[in-house]
Formats: sequence, structure tokens, C-alpha cells
Amino acid sequence: MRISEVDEAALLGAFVPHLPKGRQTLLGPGDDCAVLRAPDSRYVVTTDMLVEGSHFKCEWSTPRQIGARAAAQNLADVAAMGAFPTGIVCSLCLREDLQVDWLVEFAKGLADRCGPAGCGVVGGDLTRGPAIAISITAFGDLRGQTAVVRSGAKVGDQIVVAGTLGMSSCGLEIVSQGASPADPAEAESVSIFLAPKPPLHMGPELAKLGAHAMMDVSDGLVKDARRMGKASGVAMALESAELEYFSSLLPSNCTRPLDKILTGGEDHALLATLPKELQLPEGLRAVGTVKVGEGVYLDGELISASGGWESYR
Ligand SMILES: Nc1ncnc2c1ncn2[C@@H]1O[C@H](COP(=O)(O)OP(=O)(O)O)[C@@H](O)[C@H]1O
Ligand SMILES: Cc1ncc(C[n+]2csc(CCOP(=O)(O)OP(=O)(O)O)c2C)c(N)n1
Ligand SMILES: [Mg+2]
Repeated sequence: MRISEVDEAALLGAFVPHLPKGRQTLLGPGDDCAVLRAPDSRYVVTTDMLVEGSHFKCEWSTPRQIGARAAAQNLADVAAMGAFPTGIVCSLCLREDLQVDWLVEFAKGLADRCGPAGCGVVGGDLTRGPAIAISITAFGDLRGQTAVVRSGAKVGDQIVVAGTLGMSSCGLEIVSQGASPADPAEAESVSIFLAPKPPLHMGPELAKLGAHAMMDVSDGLVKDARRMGKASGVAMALESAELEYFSSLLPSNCTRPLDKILTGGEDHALLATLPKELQLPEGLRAVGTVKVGEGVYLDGELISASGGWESYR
């Protein structure tokens, strides 16, 4: 049945039962506001939008993948502060021709990423319009840790990454060509593009390790490292030899792999800097060193191009 054939109460009746409750939810969907516990007394909050055609296409993604992507990109921002996601609210502008089932599958996608993180989907809003737009606001708890900001990188720090780089961009390339994935690496890159799996648990882990700065990589390593460097008043020196691990994960016929690792966005890896003497645990890769100066360097050469996704270009 189309969403235009049912009233809002019936739509919510189909949607809400699929949403995860979350460990910190005191009152979920159904009232004027939700009530969330904030055990730490502070909370982090972030918001991100996805628009049909700009961030996803219904020809490429299942509704469940769109839900997972929408949740993942918001939860990655929470993790990038060193926090644990506690709840999200999700506002949806839906086309009238969508099926009620689309909404149910979208809810399952939100649950795919929020559920395992212990994060509730505690409210939202529904409206109709000419294209799908999704706006999510996410809240997180710092559990006593200091929030890890992007401005704290110190000269001498090692620059580290948790998660993948370039996989989403390879997936976008495959999907844009209308091709089906030919091997497991291609399938994984398409899956990461359509429904990213950020290493959410590594955010608080990095905070505990004493990360000086952290952010998630949404627009590309170079562009986001440039933002971190600028905020911290330092230069970010990347080493291509250290990036080889990320190349090894990419599909074998992915074009310009180093470019994708440097400038491809949307894997939602975590980029952080750590004290130089620290031994890196499983799940973290060193990619370079924080230096005196400004800008981003690769093997000692300044990268002058923006080096990433531009939403307004
Ligand atoms: N419309 C807005 N009003 C206020 N702050 C905004 C707005 N858009 C972006 N910002 C802020 O600017 C910063 C950079 O935004 P953005 O590039 O979207 O971050 P991210 O890549 O982490 O999602 C964030 O702190 C964000 O909250
Ligand atoms: C249909 C489609 N085309 C292209 C892309 C690639 N893409 C869109 S936005 C983006 C970068 C991140 O988007 P933005 O809205 O700037 O996210 P933010 O930095 O706010 O987290 C990329 C790589 C996509 N996801 N979907
Ligand atoms: Mg944003």
C-alpha cells in the first residue's frame, strides 16, 4: 500500500514497532518529546541530512540500506567525539508514491546500526514532499571522558585511522557504472557505500587511549585532515607507504586507488592523533605524523588541491 493511502497514525503504527528502544531511553516515540537519560550530565549532539539524489538513489539502495546509511553517518559523528550514542530523532520527508513497506524497511535499517550500539530511535517527524529527505539528530554520552575535539592535534603525534578508506568511493564507482559486484572485495565496497559500517566502538576507545584530536572522515582523508590541521594549527604529514594497507582492501580493478583513499568520502572512518610513543592496538593504523606548519603533505609534498568531496561544487 502507498503511504498516501494511509493516515499518519497508521504509518507510525507500521514504523515505530521496528525502532530500537536503546539503553538510555526513559520515554520513546509517542509524546511531545522523548526522555533520554544523560548519565554523564553532559551530552553530545549532532545533526546530518541526507537528500535523495545527493546522498543516495532509490535505484541503487534498498530502503533498509538508506536507513542504515542515515543512522551510520550520524552515529559516526557521535563516536568521533569519543561518545557512546544514546538516542536519535529522525525526521522524514517522503514521496507520496512510496510504499508503507518502504518505511518499515527504512526503520529496520535504522535499527541495524542503532540497535547494536545500544542507541534508541526515540522520535521524529513525518511529512510529504517531492523527494525523500532525511534529517537525523543524534545524542551521545561521554561516560566521564573528555570530549575529543578536532583542534587538539599536537606536533609529534601519530596520525591514526580506524575503519576503511576509499571503499565507499570504489562502491560508488561500481554502482554508478550500473555494474554488479564481480568479487567479494567489490561486494564489500558496494555494501560500504550503500550502508557504511563505521567503527563506532573505536571512538570511546580512542578517547580512552588519550587521543588529542578526532573526527570522522566524511568528505575524504585529505580534506578532513586539512580541517583537523587547520583547527589545531599544525601540518598533517601523511605517508603513502602507511596507506598501502587500505589499498590492499580495495577491489583489484578499482581505478586510481590512492586517489580514492586520499579523497573518497563516506567510509566514515575515524581520524585521530595519538601521542607518538603509544603502541597501537588492533583496529588502528598509523597513516602519518603531525608536524609544525600548516596544510596536508603526502611523502613530504604539500597537497594543494582541496582533496575531497565538495557539496556545493
Ligand atoms: N546550518 C548550520 N547551523 C549551525 N552550524 C552548522 C550548520 N551547518 C554546519 N554547521 C556546523 O559546522 C561544522 C561543520 O559541519 P559539517 O561539515 O557538516 O560537519 P560534519 O562533516 O562533521 O558533518 C559542524 O560543527 C556543524 O555543526
Ligand atoms: C547519489 C550519490 N552521489 C554521490 C554520492 C557521494 N557523496 C555525496 S555527499 C558526500 C560527502 C559527504 O556529504 P556531506 O553532506 O558533506 O556530509 P557531512 O560532511 O556533512 O557529514 C559524498 C562522497 C552519494 N553518496 N550519493
Ligand atoms: Mg554535516
